[in-house]
Amino acid sequence: MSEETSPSAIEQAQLTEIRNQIDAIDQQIQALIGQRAACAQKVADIKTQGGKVEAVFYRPEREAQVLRAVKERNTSILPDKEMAKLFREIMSTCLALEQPISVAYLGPEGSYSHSSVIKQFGTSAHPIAVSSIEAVFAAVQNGDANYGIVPVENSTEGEVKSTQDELLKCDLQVSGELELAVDHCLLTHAQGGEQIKKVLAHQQALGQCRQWLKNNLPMAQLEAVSSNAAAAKMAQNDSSLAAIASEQAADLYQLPILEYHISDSKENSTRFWVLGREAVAPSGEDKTALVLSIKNQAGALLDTLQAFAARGLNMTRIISRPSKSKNWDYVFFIDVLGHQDDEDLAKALDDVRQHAQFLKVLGSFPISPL
Ligand SMILES: O=C(O)C(=O)C[C@]1(C(=O)O)C=C[C@@H](O)C=C1
Repeated sequence: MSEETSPSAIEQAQLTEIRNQIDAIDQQIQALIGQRAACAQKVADIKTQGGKVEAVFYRPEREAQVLRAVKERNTSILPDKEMAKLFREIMSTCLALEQPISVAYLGPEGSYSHSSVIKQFGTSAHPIAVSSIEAVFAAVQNGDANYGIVPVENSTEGEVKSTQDELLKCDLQVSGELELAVDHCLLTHAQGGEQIKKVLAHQQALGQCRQWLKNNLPMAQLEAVSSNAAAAKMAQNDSSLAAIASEQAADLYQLPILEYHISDSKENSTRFWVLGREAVAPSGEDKTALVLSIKNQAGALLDTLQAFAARGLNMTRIISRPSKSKNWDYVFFIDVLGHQDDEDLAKALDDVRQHAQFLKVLGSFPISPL
């Protein structure tokens, strides 16, 4: 044993005492986690009473309430977010006991979508990698996965167009939202930038690193591929290729990281939505996502927005996209704070229906405590 690591007799006695305390605490925690799991099992029994086939085990509103309470109660030296993460894991295990939950995401393994599945559902969920955003929607729609996770918007590059377009067509519910910090790295076997002929990444990631690429790899060709993790996979056996992806992808595909933090914005983050087949009950702090088209007449958009403004409802996002049914015809995607069952928002939505040509509520879901 080296000098630094060999404790004196006094230190050894102190360490033994504290470690005994830790052992006693661990015993209590373990017993309590066991009791909590037994409660979750009883909850599952209640949910399936009477042989219900379509029982809904995952309850995003309840999970949000549990995690908010954990953060509010926290007076320990652990940061609120870290404490919440521990409980996220405990609930993930309890939910798996009730029903193993599968979640489709844009793969392959190691993509940011994959990280978002783990952040939202914990490590006991079963991630199912699919090859496109459209395939995530299809997997939930046809029952191949219980839930799906799709990127909706990035803080630098704006909305993810394929997600918006699928939301317009689909028959699913948005049942959750989470934000993931996106810290891109340059993954390659090349020894230096001059050896890199081509940079591969998802279109969004190329956009998020546009300036860095221009300044640092001006001669490299840029190629958009289906995901950043797919890019990492492709760069595995060719040192003239580099991929823009996460540290996790570098680990997974055993690619060296030539540069860290290459996003143009250091605050770069992506918002993801959870897709499900069931509506989510109010959690107390919710958001509602809608898509609508307005009549082609003066003031129609203003009338629509007035329905929210008049009731003091906070709109957190509005974007327009081509309707795809007629040239120069648009739909508006709107996020507003509140749940569609809240009295104010329900009335506002009734008003909007009067002014809009078409209105689809994509879902109400808890504002993420994570
Ligand atoms: O309260 C429930 O409905 C449960 O199933 C229990 C529990 C939990 O562990 O707290 C587990 C899964 C649900 O998603 C929400 C909460």
